[in-house]
Amino acid sequence: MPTIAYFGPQGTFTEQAARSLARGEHLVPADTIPAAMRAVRAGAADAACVPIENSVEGPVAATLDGLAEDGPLVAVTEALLAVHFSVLTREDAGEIRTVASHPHALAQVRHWLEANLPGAEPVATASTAAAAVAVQQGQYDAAVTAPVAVEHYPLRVLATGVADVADARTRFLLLRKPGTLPEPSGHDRTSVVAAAAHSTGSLAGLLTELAVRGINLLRLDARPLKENFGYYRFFIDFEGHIAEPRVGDAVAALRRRCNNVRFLGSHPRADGAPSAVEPGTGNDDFTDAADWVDAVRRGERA
Ligand SMILES: O=C(O)C(=O)C[C@]1(C(=O)O)C=C[C@@H](O)C=C1
Repeated sequence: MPTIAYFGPQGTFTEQAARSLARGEHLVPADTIPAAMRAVRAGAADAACVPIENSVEGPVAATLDGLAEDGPLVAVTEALLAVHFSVLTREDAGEIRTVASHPHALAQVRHWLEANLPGAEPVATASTAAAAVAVQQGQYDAAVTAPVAVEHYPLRVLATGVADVADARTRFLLLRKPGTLPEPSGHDRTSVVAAAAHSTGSLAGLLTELAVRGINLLRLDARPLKENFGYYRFFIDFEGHIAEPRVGDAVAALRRRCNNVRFLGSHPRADGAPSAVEPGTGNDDFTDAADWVDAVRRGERA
């Protein structure tokens, strides 16, 4: 049976996202984001579900690094989840001195913790559900978890609906080895990563290739190259699908400027927002212009 490896253990937000994206696949938890990606690269799973960005805390570094390093993986779909947390303790919990969770989760409830558990020390764990496991085992006093965690771990619910930012969301990707791409939907996201040259205007040059084709930028993140201090790779998301002439033309231009560009996927956006198209930059405009050049080359038009 086809399987999806998700960033677990059971009861993470990522499991919720994987459930919403699964089409009958068997879901298998992985302890870390790199482990979920490794499972796909090694052929132990058909797809991996991982978080990519949160509206409060920003990009998920482990996912970005995993997409740029090792064998290529391509996003085929995405999910957007509203993120509000539950705070769980043991039935016999006394004073709460430690509160454990994923660093992204702790960052999203900082004010709530200051107001409601002021003396408690925040402790980072591998995921929100890993924090619930650690509380169950007596390592920490409370865990900040996804609401579903309490269904997996018999803990007492101290609070629900906890979120410093009411409308916080996390976006998740379903990753596969490169293969058939999803069909264009009219509301797609295309993602690439490129290590722009350390020279004047190189990043501006990449972004200009999108701008001159009227392609709207959706996200720009930088991650250090690690081996070289001060050098970065850039994750660039933009509207449209690589199957579209306008987007294919832009991706080819990025490749011309930067031969280490890696394609990370073209797939429908979870928010369903249609791509904006500036006058003169529609797919028909690109096709008409290319047809005209062909005709000029054949000597049929001028
Ligand atoms: O630990 C989890 O439950 C996750 O799915 C990870 C994660 C994240 O990486 O941002 C997902 C959503 C929340 O923002 C907090 C943690």
